[in-house]
Amino acid sequence: MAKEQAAVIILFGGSGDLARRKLYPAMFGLFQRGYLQKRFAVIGTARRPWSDEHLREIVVDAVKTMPGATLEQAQSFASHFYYQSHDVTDADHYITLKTLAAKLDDQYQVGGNRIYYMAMAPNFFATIAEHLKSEALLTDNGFNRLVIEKPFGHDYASAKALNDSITATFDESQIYRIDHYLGKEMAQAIMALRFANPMIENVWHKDFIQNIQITLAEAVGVEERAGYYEQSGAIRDMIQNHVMQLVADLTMAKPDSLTSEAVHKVKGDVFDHLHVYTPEEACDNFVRGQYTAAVIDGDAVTGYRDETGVAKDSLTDTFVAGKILVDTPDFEGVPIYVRTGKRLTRKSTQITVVFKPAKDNLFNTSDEPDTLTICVEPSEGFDLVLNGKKLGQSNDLIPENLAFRHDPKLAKQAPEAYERLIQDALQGDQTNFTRWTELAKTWQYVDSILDAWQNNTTMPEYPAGTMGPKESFDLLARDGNEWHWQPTHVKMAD
Ligand SMILES: NC(=O)C1=CN([C@@H]2O[C@H](COP(=O)(O)OP(=O)(O)OC[C@H]3O[C@@H](n4cnc5c(N)ncnc54)[C@H](OP(=O)(O)O)[C@@H]3O)[C@@H](O)[C@H]2O)C=CC1
Ligand SMILES: O=C1O[C@H](COP(=O)(O)O)[C@@H](O)[C@H](O)[C@H]1O
Repeated sequence: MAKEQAAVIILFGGSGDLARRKLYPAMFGLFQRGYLQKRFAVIGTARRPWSDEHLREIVVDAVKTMPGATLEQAQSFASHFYYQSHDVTDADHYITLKTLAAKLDDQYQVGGNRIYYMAMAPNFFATIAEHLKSEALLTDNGFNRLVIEKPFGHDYASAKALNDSITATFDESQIYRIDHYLGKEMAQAIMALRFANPMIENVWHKDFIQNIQITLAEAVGVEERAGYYEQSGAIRDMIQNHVMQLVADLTMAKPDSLTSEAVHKVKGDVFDHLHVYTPEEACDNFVRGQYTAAVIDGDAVTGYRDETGVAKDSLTDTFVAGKILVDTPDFEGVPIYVRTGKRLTRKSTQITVVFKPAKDNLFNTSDEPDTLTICVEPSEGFDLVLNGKKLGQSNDLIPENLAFRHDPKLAKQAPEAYERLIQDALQGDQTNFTRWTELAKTWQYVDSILDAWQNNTTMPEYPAGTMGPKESFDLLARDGNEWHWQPTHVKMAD
């Protein structure tokens, strides 16, 4: 039986989209698995004047169709939920919240353990942290942990200001900054693949790796989020956080152990060694793009500048591709090509490590590089493509794929990213959360690219449904490389 965790969880933004779509199902998963049983309560807060009963109905609706759920189980879970209507900018409401949290602490015997979960627009994060301090909500007999959603800042200066304000209330050991990619199964599997297999560990090095490629492709467009996305673009939305964290997972040295401290130590070393480009180099090594209208499978798809809420002359990047260099002794000179975008061919997150070719090729045909592709989603597993010998009487080479995929049925039953991360926060494990020092470095890196782009107003375009603009393919071609993308290499739009 799973170890039961005890806490009062105060959820700021309890009526919001994230809470309904991700957080309530994630907490329900923990309930089904026994991590949450009897000794927990959730206070959802927001302005709308809901009752406890109404929030419970919302929670039941959010979880009742989850695998293995029964209505009775969903209702039993929802009975732990309480609602408090308040405006987070109003100090009085923290006093009511404090009284309710203390009462539930007693009622559910949680021993003073508190999680404060900020699932609201980021402009409220600092205000909430300040009020938690000024109205003395933190307990002194249990743990107090702050879980904070993205985006953590808009650039280095705003991220630092936010960090300064939350660290006036919480110290780093109490702060759990969410990057949901770190909760994904195959992102978490990178360490096992790298450090539990000497066969792989021994070649994970600049002497053997030709390049690394990370693709986070989305088929969806900007949807209803233009207000946020216009201020963000793909580089802030996906590169500064998710992509950079994957870069660190792929290039960090072997940690001394699997503790959070040991893992963040080696990750920190990667961020300290990011190769920062001059403005001219930044423009050469980072390209952007914007999707234009297209017909996909017979359906007309709107171009970015015609999406609701987007400026007709918008220079927001809906696609970014870049070459990242990490100047550590093990990876110096190895190009790490990254790309992400909206309205690409299909939803797929993949990482491909391209190995250097054999030194002396004894065979008739040219050998393809060995590649290891980590399929993060939608399918989860990896492909190791090696040179084999063509069947029959010849010495011709042929690429052969050793493919592994998790059984989709079992993968579906495994905890989803948010469930893993909330469980980690309850257990006090910060391994899969981002540290301020990591964010500081990645923001400074991204700021340097954004600054360089400011003087260059050309915006390459790509038709919706393709894999980005020509410039992305040119970036690799210049180095004699090409994008690998399973199951087939996808070519650029004509
Ligand atoms: N939705 C998603 O899939 C994802 C969201 N995130 C992040 O999660 C956070 C929340 O996003 P999301 O749920 O989509 O946002 P929503 O706009 O859906 O929810 C915002 C919540 O904040 C409440 N709220 C707004 N203003 C106030 C106020 N002044 N006082 C008290 N409550 C207030 C709203 O309720 P009310 O109007 O009743 O006050 C609502 O509960 C953001 O930081 C976002 O970037 C991150 C990844 C994915
Ligand atoms: O953080 C974000 O991630 C999603 C993509 O997440 P995924 O788990 O579906 O790969 C992206 O759509 C969104 O714009 C961004 O804010």
